[in-house]
Amino acid sequence: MSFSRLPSSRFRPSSIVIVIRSSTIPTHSHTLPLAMALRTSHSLKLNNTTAPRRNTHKIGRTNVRAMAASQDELKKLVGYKAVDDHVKSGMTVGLGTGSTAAFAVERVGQLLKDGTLKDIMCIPTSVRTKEQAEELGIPLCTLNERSELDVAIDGADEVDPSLFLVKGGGGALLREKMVEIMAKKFIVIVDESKLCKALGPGFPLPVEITPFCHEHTMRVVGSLPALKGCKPVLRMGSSATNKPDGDEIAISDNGNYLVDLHFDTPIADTAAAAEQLKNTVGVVDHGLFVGMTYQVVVAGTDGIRVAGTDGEAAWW
Ligand SMILES: O=C(CO)[C@H](O)[C@H](O)COP(=O)(O)O
Repeated sequence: MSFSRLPSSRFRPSSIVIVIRSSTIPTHSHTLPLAMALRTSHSLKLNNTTAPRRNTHKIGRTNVRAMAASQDELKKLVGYKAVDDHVKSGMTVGLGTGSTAAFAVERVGQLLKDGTLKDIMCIPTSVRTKEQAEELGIPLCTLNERSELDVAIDGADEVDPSLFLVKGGGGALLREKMVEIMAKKFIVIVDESKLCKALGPGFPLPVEITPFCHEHTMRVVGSLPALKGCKPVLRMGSSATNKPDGDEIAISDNGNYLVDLHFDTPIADTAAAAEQLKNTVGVVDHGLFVGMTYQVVVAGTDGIRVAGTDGEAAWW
């Protein structure tokens, strides 16, 4: 096993049809077969592509016909499951940013619309998420109105066995951290490709810095002892991706620059790296989320597993 992110090639793009015919689905099992991800009794048909691998599961009185899922379908399953399991009426809820978190936001919108959820207030972690939530009619406020959240749900770019995270691939790390650190429960939703032995080489670590003398700050960051060997790259084009897609410097929702730190070797001491970054003048915040995770909900082709509080120890 290398230290980099586990290969996403284990996800064979295909299709999934889940048919659940029972109300006897347990909601607190740590390992759920793929098709048990949604606790409601209904049929879910997701996007069809090619060459499905079909498995049939019998779960109590529940008959389930499932085929291997694409990565997007796995993201949807964990997004929906996290909301179904953790969001209750009356709660204040942090809404994450990214392609996985978007499914959780979608689910909150659905459950509000059908009356399952009532009297909730949500705090978005980016302009993108705010716009999605507004379109779905989700009531929103900011940390200015409410500093305490019952739960926050968000994706991640990498998760190590200590449930430390790299976040900010989508450029929203500052607002994400500000919101999620105030939640009683921070639920991380990922597909299995995000699991890694150690943070660093599998996904560049995003850092938000002030535009003022940014080249200087990049040099200082690149020479921090706990980040030895990293190569800082200024994000260009859209702030929402670390793939350069424009000639202008990317600007975060907060008017700052983003630098992606590329590593060839694992970060040896994540807590020290986080502390040194945080103590660097000119750094606004960074994408290491250390000691914040309550649970990680992981979707793989074999099913959904939960690590952390009330779940399993990390298995990867
Ligand atoms: O930190 C983030 C955005 O700033 C996202 O949570 C992270 O990039 C994961 O995104 P996705 O679910 O699209 O893979």
